[in-house]
Amino acid sequence: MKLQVQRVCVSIGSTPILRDVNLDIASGEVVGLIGPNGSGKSTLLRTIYRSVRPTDGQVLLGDEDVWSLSARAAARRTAAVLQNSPTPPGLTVQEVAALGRTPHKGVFARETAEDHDIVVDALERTGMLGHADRIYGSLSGGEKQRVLLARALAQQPQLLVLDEPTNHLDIRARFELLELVHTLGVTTLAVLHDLDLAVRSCDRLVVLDRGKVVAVGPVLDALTPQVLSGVFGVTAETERHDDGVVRVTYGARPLARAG
Ligand SMILES: Nc1ncnc2c1ncn2[C@@H]1O[C@H](COP(=O)(O)OP(=O)(O)OP(=O)(O)O)[C@@H](O)[C@H]1O
Repeated sequence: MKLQVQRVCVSIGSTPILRDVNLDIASGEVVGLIGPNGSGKSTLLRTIYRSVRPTDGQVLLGDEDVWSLSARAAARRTAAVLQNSPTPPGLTVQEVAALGRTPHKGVFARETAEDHDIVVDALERTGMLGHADRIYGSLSGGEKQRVLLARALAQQPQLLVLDEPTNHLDIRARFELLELVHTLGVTTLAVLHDLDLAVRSCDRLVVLDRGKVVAVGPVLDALTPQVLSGVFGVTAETERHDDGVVRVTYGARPLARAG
């Protein structure tokens, strides 16, 4: 399902955090959201998964304004995988993944055979089925991250919102996770700090700087040397190599900070 962010502004007190953000994501597209610390990436995601209401503008999923939906209707459509997502203590991996079914059936409804199959499939796809009976709290950071993705898959969302989903993952697991996301065919917006991963794994990139979109497009168009120096303060180039993979090559040291 397509996502349209239209002229979204967020201010906290008198401080503008997002300024007139516009963004279109086509159905099934995987778009990376990148930008320096504090540029507003998480805040933009929050306006999409209904945690921070825009001061102005709107967020449309399909033709519906997500802020006009009930919280439950919105949860049936959008799944978010966040840093430090709170989970009830003492649950097993399978029970955490099964929480993804809640928006479809209510908190006290029994799990159907179909729900069970969906949860098992989600755990299998994320490589966590073998840990189904483990206590979630006992897992490593990377394993927890996979279970949170399994919970999101079990939600069968139309939009997937990921905030630094690869933070705890080793290098191979990072690529595998983004590959998995691609196979889902679900419209996805992912905050990524790892630019190498972003250029290899995303259909398009959106670059935020101080609350504004400063570049958007296919990775080589969005992440130019000018953007890399102006926004991230590094000398770097992006190039598609003979093997078809886009890589970022960094200069020896960061540029001096402006101001
Ligand atoms: N509740 C809040 N109160 C005050 N300021 C806030 C609040 N939430 C966010 N901010 C500020 O808004 C700006 C954008 O924050 P946000 O978390 O969206 O940035 P980010 O790009 O996700 O950063 P990072 O890469 O460091 O995670 C930051 O300066 C942050 O301090």
